[in-house]
Parts: sequence; C-alpha cells; structure tokens
Amino acid sequence: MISNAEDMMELHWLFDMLQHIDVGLVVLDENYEIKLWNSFMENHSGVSSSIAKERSLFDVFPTINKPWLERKLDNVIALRTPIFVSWEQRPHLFPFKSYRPITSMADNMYQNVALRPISHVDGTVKHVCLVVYDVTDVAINKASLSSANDKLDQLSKIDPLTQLHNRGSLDKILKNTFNTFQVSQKPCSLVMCDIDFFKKINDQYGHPVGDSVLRKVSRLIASNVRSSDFVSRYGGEEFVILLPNIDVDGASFFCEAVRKKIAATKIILPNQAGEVSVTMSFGVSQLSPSDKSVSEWLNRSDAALYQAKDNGRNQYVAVR
Ligand SMILES: Nc1nc2c(ncn2[C@@H]2O[C@H](COP(=O)(O)OP(=O)(O)OP(=O)(O)O)[C@@H](O)[C@H]2O)c(=O)[nH]1
Repeated sequence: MISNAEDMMELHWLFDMLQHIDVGLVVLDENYEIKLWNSFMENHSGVSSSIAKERSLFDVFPTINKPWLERKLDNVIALRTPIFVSWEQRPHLFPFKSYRPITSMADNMYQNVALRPISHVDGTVKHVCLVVYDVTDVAINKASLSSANDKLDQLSKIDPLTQLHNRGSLDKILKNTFNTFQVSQKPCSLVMCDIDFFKKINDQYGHPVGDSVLRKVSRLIASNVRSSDFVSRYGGEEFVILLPNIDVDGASFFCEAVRKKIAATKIILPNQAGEVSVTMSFGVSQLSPSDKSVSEWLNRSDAALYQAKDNGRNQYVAVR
C-alpha cells in the first residue's frame, strides 16, 4: 500500500514537472488529435489545454505544413523510431512569437522538435510525442556570428581607401579567369592604369588631398564598367581592371572612353582648397592561349602601361 501511495506521489510529481517544464510537450494520436498539451504550449500558443485537447493539431494550427508533418508522424508510428527536426531545416514548427528580451532580434521562436513514438502498455505504437525546444538564442547567435563573418570576409577583400577590390581578391579572380580560359577560350582583357604625376598632387596639396583624388578616380572608373567587370586597386595610384568577354580592341575603346572622362573631370578638393584635374595612362592586353601563367598576361599589360608613360602619358597602349 505504502509503495502504491509513493508511486502515485512520484507520478503526480513527474506529471507536475512535465506540465511546467520549459519545453513544449504534445501527444498526438494516429488521427493527429491532441491528447496532451502542456503549459509551455498553452503559454506560447494562447490555446488552453482544454480547448486544444481532442482537436486535430492541423485545426488548431492551420499554417502547419500538413502533408509534410503527416508524413513524418506516420513514419514515426510505422517505423517506431524518433525523428528530429532542426531549426536549420525548418525555423519553427509552431508559429510562436519570440518573447525573450535578449533575443528580441527574432520575431518568431526558433524550434528544434523531436517526434518520438510512445508505446502503449500492450507494446503497440499509436501515439507520438512532440518535444518542442526553444532554440531562439542559439539561432540568433549563429545568425549574428555568420553575419559578422560575412562582414569580415567582405572587408578582407576590399581596399579601405577606395572601396575597390584589393590585390588579394584580384589575384584570386585572375587565377580563376586563367583556369576558365583554358577551357572556354573566350576573350578577356586586362587593363593596368596609373594616375600621371600623382606624386605632384601629394607634394602640392598633401597626402589627405591625394587620398581624396584616389577615391574620386576610383569612383569614376567603377562607374564606367559593366557589372561583370572587376576593378581593383593594385597598389598606390595603380589600378587593374579585368574585362571578361572583351577583346583587346573592345578594351582599348573602353580605356579611351575612361581616359577622356577622367581628364575632363574637375576634382573638387576638400576644405575649399580649389579643384584639380588628373590624367591617367593605360596598358591593355588580351589573355592569350600561349600565356603559361597569369603573370605573363599581367606583365604584358604592365609593359604596355610603361610604354604609355614613356610616350608622354594621358593615353593607352594596347598589345596586340
Ligand atoms: N595620397 C596617397 N598617395 C599615395 C598612396 N599610395 C601611393 N601614393 C603616392 O603615389 C605617388 C606615386 O609616385 P610615382 O610612383 O613617382 O608616380 P607618379 O608621380 O604618379 O608619376 P608617373 O606614374 O610616372 O606619372 C607617391 O608619392 C606615393 O607616395 C595613397 O594611398 N595615398
């Protein structure tokens, strides 16, 4: 008798704890009717246990993907094995609001859900228990970590002064372009360009003014390319522009257009220091099947740029 009373007490305690545990507990029968609905489910859904019980889960939550969940529940019963649905596959099963102040960045509660078969005393399985875990904190932390990583990744590819791609990302894209060219053989041109007598700007107006000229020239170049082109700061006042699907004649046309625009632009200096104009010299060459490496191609455009400087600057030289 004592043992029976103790058992009853234990059962009562267990039931009380399950009712108030900070995890959602739902028991469904084979027809998806709710047989148990603990206080976590009541608090987050606003649906009391007395209202939820004996109703189909899909009537209480019409937005749940019925065919998908039915398939899962049927499998749990037929195979007698649990199934786990992670928030990464499906952010939530139950459309609950997120209520934690620390996770206010999320409107909805992210959930991991375990679907477990429940055996009857005779060994048959006709019920499934859904265990719903609130994993909003984990999801939000992961999302902010991945957004911070994306930002860092982005920063590592960008030149901070000009906001153009930096040398590292240029090296990567040139390598990829070179490898793709071995198969596609589609024309691709590379322009190296450099501001003429830039040292004079620094000497005359100071380094900060030189910086603002670099920024302006970068914006001018970037606003004159197609979205598939790649503009990078190679170093100092030197830039490299990659023009996919453009042969050396098309690239020459592009250089001439940009050259004219830059030469015609008056750059307003900061702090009412007046205005300056700059010119640029350009060297251009096309990737050739005989190139054994990216450097051979780069060196050709570089040599053309120095030729343009030697010829008097403010011009392009193309290697054909
Ligand atoms: N303001 C500023 N100047 C830079 C930066 N990087 C390089 N420079 C300057 O760019 C100038 C480049 O000078 P040079 O290589 O002699 O070239 P240049 O005066 O443009 O002459 P040419 O190229 O022969 O026409 C140097 O004075 C560098 O200090 C930068 O980030 N900001």
